[in-house]
Amino acid sequence: MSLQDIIRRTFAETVETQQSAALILSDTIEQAAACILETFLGGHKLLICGNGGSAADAQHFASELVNRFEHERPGLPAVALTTDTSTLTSIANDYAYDQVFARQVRVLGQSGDVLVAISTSGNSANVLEAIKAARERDLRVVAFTGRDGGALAGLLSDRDIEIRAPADRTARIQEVHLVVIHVLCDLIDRQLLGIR
Ligand SMILES: O=C(CO)[C@@H](O)[C@H](O)[C@H](O)[C@H](O)COP(=O)(O)O
Ligand SMILES: [Zn+2]
Repeated sequence: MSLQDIIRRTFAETVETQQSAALILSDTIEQAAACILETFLGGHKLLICGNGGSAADAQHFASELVNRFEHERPGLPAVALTTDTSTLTSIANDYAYDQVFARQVRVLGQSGDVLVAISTSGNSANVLEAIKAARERDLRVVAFTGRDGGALAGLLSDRDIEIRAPADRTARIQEVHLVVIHVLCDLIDRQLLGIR
């Protein structure tokens, strides 16, 4: 296969994945937007975690909420648990890497908050531990996953929401996650500001 073929095939695969995500995930995305909106209107916050590209997604999502998305509005409380290198390295060094998010969830999380857990495999130990900590602290979970949902899917309760990208390749899953993040920001803004 030529390099040009690979480029075209990647775009084609992305379009196909996004189209099937639109069909499969639209109801779940609407539920997730309602859950997050209710969280903010109740005076609660989002804690967001993930590794690698999903850490970048966590920060991207938090910045669009704390700062703004496409419209002027008051900032919305969201914290990416991926950014404080002193906290992350000390927890990993003194305890274990799988505790880097869980410890922050136990300290920062309060009943009524939501943990947004992002993992393409659904098998990252530190994300799974964060979900267990969220359960202890009475936080709901909005999970972004892919493939078969991994071990993460088995940890969720009826109160939680799983947005599972219909793809197997990590890159395609991450691309769906990013579109979902932007759609959630748009839905939240529209409902908060009364835009149709
Ligand atoms: O962005 C990518 C691959 O596209 C990588 O950085 C990827 O996020 C990392 O390998 C993560 O550690 C994968 O974790 P997860 O999505 O399986 O939880
Ligand atoms: Zn990536």
